Amino acid sequence: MSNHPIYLDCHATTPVDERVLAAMLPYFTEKFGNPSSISHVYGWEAEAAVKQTRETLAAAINATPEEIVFTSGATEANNLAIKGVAEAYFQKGQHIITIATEHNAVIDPCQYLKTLGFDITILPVKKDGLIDLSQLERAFRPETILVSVMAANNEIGVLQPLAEIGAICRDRQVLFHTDAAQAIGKIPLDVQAMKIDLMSLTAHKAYGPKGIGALYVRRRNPRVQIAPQQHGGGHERGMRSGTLYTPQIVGFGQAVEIALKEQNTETQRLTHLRQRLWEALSQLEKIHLNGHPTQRLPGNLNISVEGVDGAALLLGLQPVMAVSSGSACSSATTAPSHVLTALGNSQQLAYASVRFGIGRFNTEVEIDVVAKHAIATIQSLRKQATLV
Ligand SMILES: Cc1ncc(COP(=O)(O)O)c(C=O)c1O
Ligand code: FES
Repeated sequence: MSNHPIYLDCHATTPVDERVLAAMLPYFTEKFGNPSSISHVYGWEAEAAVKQTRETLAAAINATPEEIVFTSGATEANNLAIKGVAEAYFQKGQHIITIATEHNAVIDPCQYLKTLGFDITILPVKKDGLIDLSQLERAFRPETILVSVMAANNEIGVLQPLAEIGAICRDRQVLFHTDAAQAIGKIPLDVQAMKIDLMSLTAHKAYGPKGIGALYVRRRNPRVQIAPQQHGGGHERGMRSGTLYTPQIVGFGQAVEIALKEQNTETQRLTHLRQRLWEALSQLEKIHLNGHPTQRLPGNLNISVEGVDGAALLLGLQPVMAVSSGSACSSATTAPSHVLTALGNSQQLAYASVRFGIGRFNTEVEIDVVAKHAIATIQSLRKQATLV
């Protein structure tokens, strides 16, 4: 790893914590049973491990274990929540509200529903990336069945006011779904206090393995109905068929347990590193911070740089740091980030942006190396631009 650039792309994914890996390993080999097998100890062992993670996740968000449905990640959880609610409630209404800065795993299922005749309202956000609550209030219609607003943005880290949104939705008896892929383990989440009815989770942004996630589905006050999107053996109380992936589930539970235990200290440490990086970079002129300055994930810094070409900037940074511009899925596309343009950035500023995702294993020394190299790269690109 030593010749690899410094990893600062923790919104794309994170390494599996060694403690998580250690917990997972026995479930590949000696404890390999199918958690659905009820007639022998192999099955019981696996089932006990799955139960343990269900309890950990439920406790983490103040839910009950029966309200946790395991999925392959947050993409599947979002699809199950949005399409599942649309199908179950379409006779009640066919209108869904979401916001412009959502991940494609929310926007695309909504766009798909549009082709089936659903009406989708995509609310703009304010310049700081936050939802405008009065605009949300005005968007409701008698036929609105679902509001989907993410907990933490994957590009600019902005934290939406979940409790306020939840209260507005509950007043109108409209279901509230939140994509908490980037939030679990990093900020406090409470489905009761925040009046959340459905919540998508994933393990791999919080030092757990890839390919495992969950959907919280409220069972009481109100009891939420979702139509399954994958049919088969009737696992997960019929909501998501398919043999449970025990090792990944064990890793998910362990990752969330560690994250919760270390949340306070990690928040302080990452906020400090983020501030250190921003203080260094903002000594340069014409550098803009994207997203709300404080209402954001502790490890997130997203900047736009005037007077440089976006591709040249990333190329210049690459040897020293692994960062990205926009989300990992769209890093292969040439379009500017829909999140950054939703904040009112020009195309140039949306292109010439860098997302720093600082995580558990980054050090102050690394941040200083990164700041120094980023400053030198920007200065050199600006100098070249004035020469041509
Ligand atoms: C906000 C958000 N939602 C959903 C996803 C997709 O999660 P998964 O990779 O678990 O499918 C991501 C990951 O990139 C994300 O950042
Ligand atoms: S799934 Fe989020 S960036 Fe790819």
